[in-house]
Amino acid sequence: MSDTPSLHTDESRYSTAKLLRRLLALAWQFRVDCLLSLALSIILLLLGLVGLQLLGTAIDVIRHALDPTAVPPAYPFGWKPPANWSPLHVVTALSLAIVAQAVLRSVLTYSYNMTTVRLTQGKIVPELRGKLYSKIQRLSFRFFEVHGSSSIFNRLTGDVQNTRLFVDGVILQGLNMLITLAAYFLYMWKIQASLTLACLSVTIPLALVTHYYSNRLRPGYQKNRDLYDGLVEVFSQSVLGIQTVKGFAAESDRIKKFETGNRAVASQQQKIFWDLSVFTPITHFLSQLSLVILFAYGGWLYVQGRIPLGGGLVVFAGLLQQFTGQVANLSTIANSVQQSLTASKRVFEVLDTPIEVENNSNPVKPSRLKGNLVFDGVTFGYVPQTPVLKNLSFTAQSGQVIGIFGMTGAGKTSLLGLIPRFYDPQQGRILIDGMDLRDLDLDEYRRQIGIVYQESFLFSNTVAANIAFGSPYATQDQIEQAARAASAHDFIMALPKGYNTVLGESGADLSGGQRQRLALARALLLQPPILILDDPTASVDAKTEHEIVSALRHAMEGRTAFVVANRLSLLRRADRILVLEEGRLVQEGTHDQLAHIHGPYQDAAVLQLMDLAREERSAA
Ligand SMILES: Nc1ncnc2c1ncn2[C@@H]1O[C@H](COP(=O)(O)OP(=O)(O)OP(=O)(O)O)[C@@H](O)[C@H]1O
Repeated sequence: MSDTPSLHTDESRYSTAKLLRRLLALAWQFRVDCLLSLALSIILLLLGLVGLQLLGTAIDVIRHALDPTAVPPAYPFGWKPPANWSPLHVVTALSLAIVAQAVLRSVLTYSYNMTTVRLTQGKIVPELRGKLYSKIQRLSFRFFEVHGSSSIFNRLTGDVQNTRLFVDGVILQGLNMLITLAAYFLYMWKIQASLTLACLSVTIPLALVTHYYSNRLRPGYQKNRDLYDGLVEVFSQSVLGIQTVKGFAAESDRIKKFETGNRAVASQQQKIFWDLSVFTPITHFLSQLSLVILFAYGGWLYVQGRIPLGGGLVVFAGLLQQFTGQVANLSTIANSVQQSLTASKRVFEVLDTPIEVENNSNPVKPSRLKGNLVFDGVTFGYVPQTPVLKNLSFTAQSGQVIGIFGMTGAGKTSLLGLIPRFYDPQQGRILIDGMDLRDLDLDEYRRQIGIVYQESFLFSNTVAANIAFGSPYATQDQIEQAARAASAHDFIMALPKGYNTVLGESGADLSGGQRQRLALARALLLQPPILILDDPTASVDAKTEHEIVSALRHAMEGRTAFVVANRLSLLRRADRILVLEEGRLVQEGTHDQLAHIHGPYQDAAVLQLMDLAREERSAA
């Protein structure tokens, strides 16, 4: 699936031993709830044993009543029925005790289930999901460039659920299983040692089979998750890019791609099911084998008079069935181990990803900035060995408008990305009002920068909420003022519910120019001393461009503004234009200066003026 970026992780960090240690630490965090859940399961186990014992005794009482020469019943827990009770009285009392035990078990089973669900869904999952989400929010851009959105989404949902499976599906169930097996074993041993050994001889092959399949299943689960990420990626890309898909009549291609992914997931899932469907019957067969041994050898012991019927054979049969059931449960636990190891690796990978751009240990909280910005010998590359900005030095004075011009791929957007410190340069430094960006409190600093991208993202919320995205406490008046400054007020008032109109996903029901003006209003509401505009008129027509440019002229006043543009309409208003070529600063000056010097800017200016003249001629 080419849509899924591969994961680059240090595998040694995620060895089984290390993952297990971290999962145990996670469980330890919730030890009180785990202990409560475990205590309840032990009480349930004991109650089950009591019920079984009472049943065996009741059978022996009946057997003795029918045949007084048979072995008299052994009453449990030191209890003895009063001498004047008939066998019917005793059996009735025992039956009532069995019913009471069953009722108590039901109540406790309910509270066991509630405790476990509260622990897993009420505590572990929200805690992990919250941690993961806040980490994802703080991660640098590079993380999102490497990991696809679907992979991130799946980690936050399915993988978190499967990670918590380690606590309830592995630790709690595993401990419960061990305690149960130990208790049943001792009980069976007490009834008849040789019968116990004979019946349990099948548990060794059972354990071996479980171990074998457990190792086989894990890579399958990992592959399944990766394939599933790819499938979701194809789906989400098709939905997000539906316009392009339809525009290029690429529906059938996308359907084919989805079908390929769908088949890959299905066949991988089938492989897992195939393994499971072989594994489960084998374990059941071995469990049944022990029952055969019980009835052959145990029946012989009974006939020999070496074991009673109720308290012996019947209780033993009950214990054995539960015992083998628990051993067969090993497969479910082994399955959960593999699932939770695979999932937790994907969750921990996110939690462990270093935040590349973050505050230093003692960041300076800047007061309102003046906006004097200096690039001092800045070299930067997304991959450090391939710089896209090379030894860049320039100064922007407070209140100046700096235009940035260059061919596509010259590094304009990359330069803009360094100003809000989305990335740090590999060499050189960037200073704002004399302070290195790396010394500033990132949030406080970024709040003083308004940004309008080429394509601005709008949320499915009201127009007012979109404008107030970075300023949640803004009043309606302030929102309207910002909208007016961005020439957006009039078209907003023409919307069905004005500022309360709810926008479609990504503002799909607005034109490109309207979206840009909302984005500008959002940036202006911050009243930022620094404004960054990344080619805001790139995708609008000439009329809208004119509207945006006049809105911007007003918006840039009194702020240090950085404007990437290829159209002269915006650039000619700049106090200074930086011309980039392959990441280098090759020219610098005003529009008038650059238009008269031979170079890339003049070439572009001539071409645009020729286009303009041609348009005017054809209009006339
Ligand atoms: N996230 C990224 N990861 C890796 N390389 C990138 C990334 N973004 C941009 N580049 C590369 O960096 C170089 C500069 O890109 P940049 O987007 O800064 O150029 P630009 O001048 O803004 O181009 P345009 O006018 O087309 O937007 C290009 O070679 C581009 O392929």
